[in-house]
Amino acid sequence: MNAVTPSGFRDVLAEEALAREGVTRAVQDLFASRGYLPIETPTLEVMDVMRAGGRMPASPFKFFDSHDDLLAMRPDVTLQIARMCATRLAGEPGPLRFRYTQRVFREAESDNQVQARELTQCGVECIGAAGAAVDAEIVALLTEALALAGVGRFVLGLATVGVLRALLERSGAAEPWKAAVLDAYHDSDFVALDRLCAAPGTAAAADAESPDPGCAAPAYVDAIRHLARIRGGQDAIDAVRALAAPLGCAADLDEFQDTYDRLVAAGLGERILVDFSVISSFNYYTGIVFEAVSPYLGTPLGSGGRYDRMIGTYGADRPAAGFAFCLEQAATAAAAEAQRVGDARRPLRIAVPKGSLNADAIACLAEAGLDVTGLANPGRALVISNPGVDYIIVRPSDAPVFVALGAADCGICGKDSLLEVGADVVELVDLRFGGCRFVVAEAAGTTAAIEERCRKLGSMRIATKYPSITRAHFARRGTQVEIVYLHGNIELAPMVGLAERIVDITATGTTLAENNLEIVEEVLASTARFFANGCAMRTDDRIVALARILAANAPKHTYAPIAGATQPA
Ligand SMILES: Nc1ncnc2c1ncn2[C@@H]1O[C@H](COP(=O)(O)OP(=O)(O)OP(=O)(O)O)[C@@H](O)[C@H]1O
Ligand SMILES: O=P(O)(O)OC[C@H]1O[C@H](OP(=O)(O)OP(=O)(O)O)[C@H](O)[C@@H]1O
Repeated sequence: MNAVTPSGFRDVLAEEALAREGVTRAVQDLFASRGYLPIETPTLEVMDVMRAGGRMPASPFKFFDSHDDLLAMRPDVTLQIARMCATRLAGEPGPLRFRYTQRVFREAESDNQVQARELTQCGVECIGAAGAAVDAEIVALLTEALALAGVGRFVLGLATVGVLRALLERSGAAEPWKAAVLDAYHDSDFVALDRLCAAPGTAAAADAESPDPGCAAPAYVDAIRHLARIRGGQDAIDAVRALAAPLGCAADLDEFQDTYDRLVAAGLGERILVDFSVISSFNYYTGIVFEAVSPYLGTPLGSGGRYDRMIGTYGADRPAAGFAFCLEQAATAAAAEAQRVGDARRPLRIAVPKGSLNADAIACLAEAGLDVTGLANPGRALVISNPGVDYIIVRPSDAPVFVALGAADCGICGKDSLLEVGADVVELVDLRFGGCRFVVAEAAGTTAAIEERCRKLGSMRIATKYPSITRAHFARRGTQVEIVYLHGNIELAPMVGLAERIVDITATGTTLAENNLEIVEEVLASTARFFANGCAMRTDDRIVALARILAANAPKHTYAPIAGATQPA
């Protein structure tokens, strides 16, 4: 027997447990001093009850009990408190203020999920009260709690979802387009947002494969696109007002301004970054949203917001707001900060792909004014350090992992690698080189035989180096496939009977032609992207500055797929 803990779970030894105990006590004492009462929620919930509250923060562990109920280990405490307030506490007059320190559990979502699967959340919820005073109380409490947890340097990204909701509602746009915009905000995919909002006739619109806005007024579409890039202090609020007020969509901003003023008056102005791309959080928020990030950590410390309609999914509506931060994340950030306090600003870490994207990536970075000395011929060196910048040389398919986990601040790779890895990064610029298509292909003249075989067996074998992209494509089509995962020379598979079809990249079409393969259908088109870690982007202004220059230069690179290609995803 191998006596180990399950992957993602661990024992906490005495030294660390003592430190955690101290932080937990200090934080809970703080919450108690502000009138928050302790509560505890069950480890397990009925899955349908959790689902009713909206998009879940992560994939929970699930199992059936002996009553055949599908149960979930809580991935989050907020949904449970909403359920509790709508049921057992429905008759209690508000406002109700609750605090907790509880473990939450999250199933790994991919092979690269190195995050712990058991985390400790410290949080508060204030139920039955709305308005700027409560919003400011909650945000200020998070900053005080993080300070008690030893985190000195952090940024609080702050926005309100009301402006985007109003713009979408009043735009008159078609529903699929509105859903795609929310997805783009949720996924922090600025490239998709630009495509969705591109003016007809522009290069970006010509690239668009996305839903049409229908008869949406251009001014709304333009405002929706710009909103995601607005960031700063009071100037950012002013910019949002200038954008939204003429369109009648600034109603939420008065309260947001009031909240911001209260936070500035409380001395928190330096900590706050008004940033409307923070709306990427779960879709149940209805007002203010915020996220705390450390410059020393690649994943957020904690987040929160106002969710006035969530309790209504379990009973009568009640306004509510709250936050949670992760004790383990705070401890990691505090430790990293302690080691680096006093450091001059560290070099910007950029993940640069080796292989076929390498030369164009280096050319883009040089064009943006970065010192790329030594990058083209690194020998066996994997990190090239030049003044102000460290280049981390990676395989293109690994670039999203390095950036998502904070080992690099930003990077370059193909859209295909971003889709395949599914990493949580902010996609900032379509660099317009590295154009290629993903296609389904088969040996020439075999269509009828393959379809007949598929009709008999109910599924077909597909060989590919890109299992996620392939699975998603055939799931959209409703076709059952068995995937044969290969590392290269995919074209061999139909030739030697390993699979009926392949999903692979084609650029010039030479490899397909030389091996007598024919394209059956298009899966997607891809170009190289510049992308960033979300925490790095909010704490290091060099990333947005670099993205601006890369975006300005990108049109110089012409996306030139072979004939018949549809446009990049
Ligand atoms: N004809 C092409 N064949 C393969 N990749 C292409 C082609 N044209 C553009 N690309 C882009 O280049 C990337 C792959 O680069 P490269 O071939 O250097 O790496 P790889 O060895 O296939 O990838 P990895 O080492 O990460 O598995 C693809 O993800 C795609 O975005
Ligand atoms: O349309 P073309 O211009 O002929 O390019 C397509 C080929 O390029 C890629 O292979 P790669 O050289 O990356 O090797 P791999 O088969 O090992 O992935 C891809 O997998 C195709 O085989």
